[in-house]
Amino acid sequence: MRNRSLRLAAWQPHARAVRASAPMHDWLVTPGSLTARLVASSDAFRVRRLHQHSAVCLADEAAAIGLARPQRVWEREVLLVCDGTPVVFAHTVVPPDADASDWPLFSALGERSLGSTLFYDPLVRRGSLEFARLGADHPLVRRAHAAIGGAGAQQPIYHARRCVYRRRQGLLLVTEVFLPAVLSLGAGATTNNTE
Ligand SMILES: C=C(O[C@@H]1C=C(C(=O)O)C=C[C@H]1O)C(=O)O
Repeated sequence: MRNRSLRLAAWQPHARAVRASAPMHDWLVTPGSLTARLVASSDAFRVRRLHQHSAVCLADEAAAIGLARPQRVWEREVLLVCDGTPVVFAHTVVPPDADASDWPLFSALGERSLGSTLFYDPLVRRGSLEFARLGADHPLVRRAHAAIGGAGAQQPIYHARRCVYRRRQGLLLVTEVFLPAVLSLGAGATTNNTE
């Protein structure tokens, strides 16, 4: 029987379709690097790398990276931590046949932000953002909660966004699950979104 937790999330092209609060909407539509905004919104920012390894991608992401079905990809998962509190769980997948020259810095990122390599590379093309409301049973929400050690009450819905990046022939999909603590970040986290 198909695993109910792999139910496809309804990824939408418009943030307003996921009915987020105004402050969460503002985070969802952050233009440019999320890392840069988090750095500007806190006194101490760090990337806590959870792992970077070969893993089978999720059912709702295979097609986004050109795969006919879920299969082994290069997977990186991190927590973005502001002032000691995790505020985003980020999940990145790269197709298995990616040439090392497509993402030359990906394998050696460690706890440097992926954004620092994507947004300053003239060869990188960023696709459109997609947005979703993820239930507590979505695999990424379960992993996020496991990563934060169950800290904080489990929410019924988590807002997430994802984006495909292209460099030469390579594809890379970044998914960001916003944790409730992101809403407690300072007022510095303002953007001039028009969405
Ligand atoms: C894509 C960005 O990089 C951030 C850092 C990531 C990482 O280090 O794995 C993953 C997703 C992003 O939240 C960004 O800053 O916008």
